[in-house]
Amino acid sequence: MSIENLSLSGIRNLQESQLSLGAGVNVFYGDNGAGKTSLLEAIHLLAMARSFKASRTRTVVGDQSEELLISATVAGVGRLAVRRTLKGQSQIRLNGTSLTTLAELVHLLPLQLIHADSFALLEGNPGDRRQFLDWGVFHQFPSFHTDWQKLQKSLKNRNSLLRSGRLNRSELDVWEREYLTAADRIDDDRKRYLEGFVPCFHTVLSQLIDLPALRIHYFRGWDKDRPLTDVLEHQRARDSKLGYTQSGPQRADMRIKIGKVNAADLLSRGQQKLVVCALKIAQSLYLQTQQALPTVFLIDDLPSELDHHHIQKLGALMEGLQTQVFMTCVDPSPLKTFWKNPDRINMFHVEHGQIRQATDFGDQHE
Ligand SMILES: Nc1ncnc2c1ncn2[C@@H]1O[C@H](COP(=O)(O)OP(=O)(O)OP(=O)(O)O)[C@@H](O)[C@H]1O
Repeated sequence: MSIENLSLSGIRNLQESQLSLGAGVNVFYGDNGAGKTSLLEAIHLLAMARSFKASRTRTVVGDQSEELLISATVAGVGRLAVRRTLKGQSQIRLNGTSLTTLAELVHLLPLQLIHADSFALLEGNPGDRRQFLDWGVFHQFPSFHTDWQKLQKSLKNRNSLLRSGRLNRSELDVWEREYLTAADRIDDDRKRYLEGFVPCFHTVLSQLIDLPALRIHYFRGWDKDRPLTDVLEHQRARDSKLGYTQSGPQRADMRIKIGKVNAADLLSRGQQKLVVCALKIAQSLYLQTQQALPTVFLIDDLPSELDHHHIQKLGALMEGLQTQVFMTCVDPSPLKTFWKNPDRINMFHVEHGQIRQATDFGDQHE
């Protein structure tokens, strides 16, 4: 599965463009502020209907435009198009038919993003790690999304009953039963996913960096020795005071540690970047082996903070994935040896919002 051609208009500073993309690696290089990250944002919008950079997707709409339009032919999928107006209205179409749920879109084009904020996976809050974990679980188990929606609904209803102060026991029981069923299913899916994913991660990690003591510890979101039903019973009075449910899969975490210490507190920035890359590559590799689904990679400014030796190792790993990659950088020369097979590289020079195909690392094609 790869994006074969891409049409863009109304994206930040980017000029209207039609790009013919390679199934291997596509490198976008250029000066600061040229528009490289905006191009990755456009692909992210196409696959996820939201930006990874802007908290409000409407800021991605260019200053001079009323709306943005991104469309692409995706091999094995069809013609995908996303339209978004300044007022926030959006439309996603596959072969001319509107998609009604985001889950439908996300299933079509699995996407992994590696950029500056990806460090949050190691040093940030549990929500970032849950999001990472659930990406894999979502693609692996078709029922996960429905269970997650049931959990959210029952949690919302339980919380608002607890907050109201008028404890209607029979109504609470209904939502708690639904919450407990969804919670156990989600926990079960996450555990089953990690059983397969973790060995794959260690294999990938060992090919990138020598960190034999690094471990992933799964915390399910409540006491490992007590069923959630007991925990809810025990915490109900306190939950009621707080106005939210303290325990459950919405509090799960996937802690990454070396011995008893958080890996983020021990590792250098470059080492953290390599661990994050290993996590994301392993997740894609695992998806490919389990579901035969390739992942599209968006990598913003990979060469920064990585030495030549590790860039080469990363290249070898990504080459093994046989996946489509979009990379940005200011100076493309460190990527010269990224791929063993140079036929798989397409270079694009981005200058003042204009994207042009280039023939080589730095030689612009006129
Ligand atoms: N809504 C918008 N309309 C027009 N231009 C915008 C809009 N939002 C941001 N810009 C401008 O678009 C330019 C491109 O930003 P982008 O983040 O894509 O650059 P970049 O090439 O990735 O740079 P860097 O190497 O510094 O990360 C910036 O100059 C930014 O000020």
